Amino acid sequence: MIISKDLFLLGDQDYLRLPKDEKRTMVRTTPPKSQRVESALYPCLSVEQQHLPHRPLELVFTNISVSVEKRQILRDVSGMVKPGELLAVMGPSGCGKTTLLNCLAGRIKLDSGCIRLNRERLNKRWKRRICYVLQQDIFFPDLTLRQTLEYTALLRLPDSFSYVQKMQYVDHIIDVLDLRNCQDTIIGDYIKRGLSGGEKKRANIACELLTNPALMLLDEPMSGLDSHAAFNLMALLKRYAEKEGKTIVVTAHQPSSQMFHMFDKLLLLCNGQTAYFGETHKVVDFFNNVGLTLMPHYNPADFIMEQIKGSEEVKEKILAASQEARLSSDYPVELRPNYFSNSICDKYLSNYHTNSLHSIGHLGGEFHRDWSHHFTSPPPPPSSDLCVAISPPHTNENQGHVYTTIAVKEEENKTLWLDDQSHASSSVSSEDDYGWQWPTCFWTQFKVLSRRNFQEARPRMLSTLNWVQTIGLGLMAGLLWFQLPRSEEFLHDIQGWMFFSMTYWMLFAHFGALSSFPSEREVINKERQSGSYRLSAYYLAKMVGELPLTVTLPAVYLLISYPMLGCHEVSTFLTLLSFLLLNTIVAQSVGFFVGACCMDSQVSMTISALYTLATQLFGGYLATNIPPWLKWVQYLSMVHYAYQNMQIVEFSSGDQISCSSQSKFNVCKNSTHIPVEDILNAEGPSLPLWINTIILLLFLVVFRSLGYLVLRYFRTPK
Ligand SMILES: Nc1ncnc2c1ncn2[C@@H]1O[C@H](COP(=O)(O)OP(=O)(O)OP(=O)(O)O)[C@@H](O)[C@H]1O
Repeated sequence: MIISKDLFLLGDQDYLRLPKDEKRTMVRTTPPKSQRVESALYPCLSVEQQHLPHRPLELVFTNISVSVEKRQILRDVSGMVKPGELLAVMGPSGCGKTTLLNCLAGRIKLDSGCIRLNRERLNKRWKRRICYVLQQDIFFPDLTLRQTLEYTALLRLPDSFSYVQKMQYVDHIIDVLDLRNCQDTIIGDYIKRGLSGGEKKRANIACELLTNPALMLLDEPMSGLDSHAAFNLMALLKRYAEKEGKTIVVTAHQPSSQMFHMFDKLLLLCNGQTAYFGETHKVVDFFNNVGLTLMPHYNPADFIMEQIKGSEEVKEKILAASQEARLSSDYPVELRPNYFSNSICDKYLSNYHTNSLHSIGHLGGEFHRDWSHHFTSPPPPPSSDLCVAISPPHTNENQGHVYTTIAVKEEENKTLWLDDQSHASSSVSSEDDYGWQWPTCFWTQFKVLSRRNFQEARPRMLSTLNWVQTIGLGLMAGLLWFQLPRSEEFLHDIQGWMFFSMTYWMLFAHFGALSSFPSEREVINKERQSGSYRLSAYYLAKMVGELPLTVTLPAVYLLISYPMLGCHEVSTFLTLLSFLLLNTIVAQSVGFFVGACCMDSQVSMTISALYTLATQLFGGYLATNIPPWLKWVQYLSMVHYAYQNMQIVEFSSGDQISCSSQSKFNVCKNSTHIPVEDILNAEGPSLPLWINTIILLLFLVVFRSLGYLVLRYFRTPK
């Protein structure tokens, strides 16, 4: 069967499963070869729609050393991987594989060394474009796999794609990673069962593949997979790298022999040092030269791992041989000292950028047109190999000749990865070729994140247990304070109901926000690191998305308990409800702020317990004779303001509170009823309703803003 080469990621079976019309569309829209590189992952869309602005990337890291807490984890590690290649980082547990990947993703500060992508030093902009599949699978546990992928697509695919197209991407990736059977299963966690370990791993990769990244770093992608699934996954990554010109780095523990031969390059680590770097197929010869011979029919991966875990003497021999290999002619020129500061190379490149348009124009417009169809920056300069190989006197004539040679080569091969040097000396290239900083606009991010927040938080905030708790408590409070007469004897009970209602919902919201934040922070950090959205969009969406959920249960509680208490007017009920809800939202903001500040949950719990208990003590109900030197604390108590407002509302409407025969209120000497001011003053100085309301709103704004600032400036994901 002949299938369009564009469909390389769809195996024959996948292709056959597609509807007839779609197959035809794919054949019809088969783009020219030079354009296929970006489009093959997304066969359902036209070339223009398929284009994601990702360039092939060459990754070069040299002499990386890293220490953590004064312990050296990596020492002088170098390596490189070109577009279309798969680099495997192997080594025993604890040798520094994950640390190296963290370095390559720009998440760890280096003691020394350099990481370059297309010759440009790794910077913040690049960091956002690297796709890093972590060893841990970090997701919202209550979302299904499909929901997770859909939200990822909606957030990370550009606005130029329609909703339908984004969903087509999701469908396709689900098929490619064979996740259709479990697409409606929740991700789950250690409490709720959901996806299996292998499915989670594939889900993790699927989220990253959606964005069609140029560079993928995968930490232990095969862990938790059976050998068949691991092989399939590796085969997929290999095809992805080869056909799409992607650059892939994976860490692996014990690959099968078949998988091992899929790796183009191998970096073997031993105690944080390079034990081998080079072509995978040459590693056996390398070990042979050290005097360690592979037995016939033995898995080379097992063999080298056994050697590397062997005696100290063997390790020393391997490390010494690896050092020696750096001097051999086989060793990549890019990894040699001073390669990137090579004056010949830099001069060549800067001249290239000055003259590129002219030169390409001179060569004919076909290639340039093809290339600029994909990228807005100038067409690619020569590969790094060529750059070093060329050492002619640098006259303009010679350069003109060089460009001709390269461009002709380019025309023949039509591979896009040769743009590697376009970032090196051009001040415009990397800014211009990705016109956007965020994949989607603020409004899209806000809409999608609000919906996701709502969907993610609903099972947690409106769980069956929470409903039972709310209804049970509403009934209990209603029965306890059932139809209280409005007289001085029962004044304390009415106030008790108000105070209890306020403090209960304050605690509920505060600790709810506090407990949910640590797990959410992980996901947010992961997404922020990949540059999925603005923090401001997330923050605003969190407030808006969770608002209906935050107010539902307190409203239900009041709806049950207040009529039982003796509701007199609907307007009073609604005003009481608004203050109860305002207090609840303020408490949630404080909880969120404390959660954002404290990384340690024990610390955040202690701070929260202190704050909420102090808030209750100084709220005005439990203690009325506060020592003058401590009075200022009550102004920090949000319950104090909300409780006062509830009293103002409740005692200003309906029947006034009647005096008892032995009243403690002076006003009762001349009157039969107690005005609301006297009730409030009996508990200490009070403020008018509008001032209390403004102060509560200020609490809300201040704590929400502080929470944002903490996340923005102090809890920036590294
Ligand atoms: N933040 C840290 N603080 C202290 N030690 C650390 C830290 N990060 C890593 N290490 C140590 O550095 C060494 C390398 O860790 P790393 O996670 O990179 O190993 P690895 O090769 O990926 O291991 P594995 O294959 O088991 O995942 C380990 O000994 C680990 O204990």
